[in-house]
Amino acid sequence: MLQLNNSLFLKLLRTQAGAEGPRLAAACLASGVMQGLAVFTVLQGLEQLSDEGIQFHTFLAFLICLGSFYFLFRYITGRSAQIALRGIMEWRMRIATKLRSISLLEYERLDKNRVQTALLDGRELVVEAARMLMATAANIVMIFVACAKMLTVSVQGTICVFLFMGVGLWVFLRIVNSVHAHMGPAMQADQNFSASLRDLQEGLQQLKLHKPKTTDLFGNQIIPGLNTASDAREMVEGKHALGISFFAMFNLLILGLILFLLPGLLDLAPEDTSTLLVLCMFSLTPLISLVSFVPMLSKVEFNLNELADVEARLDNVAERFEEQGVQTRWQHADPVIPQFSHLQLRDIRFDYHDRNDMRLFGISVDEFTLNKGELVFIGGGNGSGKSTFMKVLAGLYTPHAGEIILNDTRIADINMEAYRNLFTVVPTDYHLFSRPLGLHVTPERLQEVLATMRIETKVHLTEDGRFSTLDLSAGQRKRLALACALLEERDVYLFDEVAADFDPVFRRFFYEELLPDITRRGGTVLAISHDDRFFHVADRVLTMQDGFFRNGAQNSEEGTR
Ligand SMILES: Nc1ncnc2c1ncn2[C@@H]1O[C@H](COP(=O)(O)OP(=O)(O)OP(=O)(O)O)[C@@H](O)[C@H]1O
Repeated sequence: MLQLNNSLFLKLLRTQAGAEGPRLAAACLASGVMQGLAVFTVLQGLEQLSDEGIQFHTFLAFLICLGSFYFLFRYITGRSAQIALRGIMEWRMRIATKLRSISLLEYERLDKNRVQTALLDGRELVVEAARMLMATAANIVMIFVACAKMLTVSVQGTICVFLFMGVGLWVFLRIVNSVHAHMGPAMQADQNFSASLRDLQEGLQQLKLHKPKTTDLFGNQIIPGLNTASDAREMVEGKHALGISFFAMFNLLILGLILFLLPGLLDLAPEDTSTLLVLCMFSLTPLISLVSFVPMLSKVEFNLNELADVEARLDNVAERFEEQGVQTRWQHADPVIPQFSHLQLRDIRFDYHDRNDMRLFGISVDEFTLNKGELVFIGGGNGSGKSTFMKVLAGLYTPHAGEIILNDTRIADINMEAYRNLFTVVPTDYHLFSRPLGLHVTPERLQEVLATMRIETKVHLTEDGRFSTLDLSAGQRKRLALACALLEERDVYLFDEVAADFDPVFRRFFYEELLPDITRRGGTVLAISHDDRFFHVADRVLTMQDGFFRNGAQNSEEGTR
């Protein structure tokens, strides 16, 4: 059921309009009154037409009403649209800030499609609904003005018209409520269908190579999804059409009743009957805008409820040090990054849980130390917990037990941000931004590092500070990621299977020259790697198995540098 007192849309407009709200409401009222007065002057003109002819003052009054109505109507519809647009954009900005502030683990758990849809869809609808709301409100005022005039013509006739209209509205609102009840499932079905389409786009390469995959995706996901979405939408549209056609028919019916029934029933004079008819005609047309506005409001409420749900979910999982940034709707000051000397992990436990809180996998590290200038490799089978360990080490996952100690100081939630900024992490799914984000780097310095990565002929910095291209091979992308990582000039480098995409020549260069060079210049490197033929360059090699370090985290298995 559509409930206006809990309407997020109205709340959004009220909050955003602030002090301008009462002015808008007054202008809306005045606009409706002017519209009504314009109708009166038309009526007056009609009367004068059959007597002595149209008077100039009637014409002037008509023009004044018309002009006032035009300016007021333009103001309320234009401003309300701007206010709604600003409101929805600020809300999205707030959600984007909150999205940035949640922990990585919570981010990985989020339904990304839902977040994306909530953030991107429906903006135009909200703006259009704001415009429609103002137009509808002004129209309703005009209807009241017209009704007041009707009362002066015939009280009984007006009561009859009210009764007719009341019955029509009651039936119409019942239909609208059933439209609202079906709107949620219909939009949900649309979202499911969109998710299937995303599978199609993102997996197109695999689908092109494997017909059964395509058949399966279309046969069991896309086509059933489309059918469900279409069926649900057809039901909504069917109800909507029922509402609109009923109302359109009822309009005519009311006019018919006034013309054919009221004169005999109430002994109305012909001129009173025609006045009632004209007023009714002017009043019923605006009611149609109400007919199309109410289903639109249902859609808007659904969209805004999605936004509110996403925001509430993010609110529950914001990291503590981000709170200040969220409150200012933007960014708190950069943290002061400590000098790295050494760090320790003690009695660390970290577990993944499913939605029912069942433990899926976990790592357990009794003691781990990393010293400035060290080159440490971590090996181990797939799924043994290496990447998870790296994320815990970098402070991206908060351990459920144990402590992280940096330079003999325990890291708590509150200094976690400064701690994280010690690290440059190149994960397996490194995202390349379109420009070297957050790096104050000259084109010459970038070119130098690109040359070290041997991609200087492939990519360069354009005049507007962007990378000339990101259409690179997998290995080239990783080299560019590495270049960005080096330019960050952080104290500790964490590499997760960075070399997996490198050719043999660059791989040798990476292990035997680049990594030792980083440590020679005072950097510290911890690299996850399966390339055991290069393990001799490391100071220590640790092996993970089932979430533990085999032989402990302090005992090197193969490193011999
Ligand atoms: N976000 C997650 N939620 C739940 N379980 C996860 C999550 N990420 C990883 N896991 C599980 O944790 C285990 C260890 O994963 P991890 O990525 O740390 O392994 P890895 O040693 O880096 O493996 P690989 O060598 O294949 O990259 C795996 O069994 C994986 O299924």
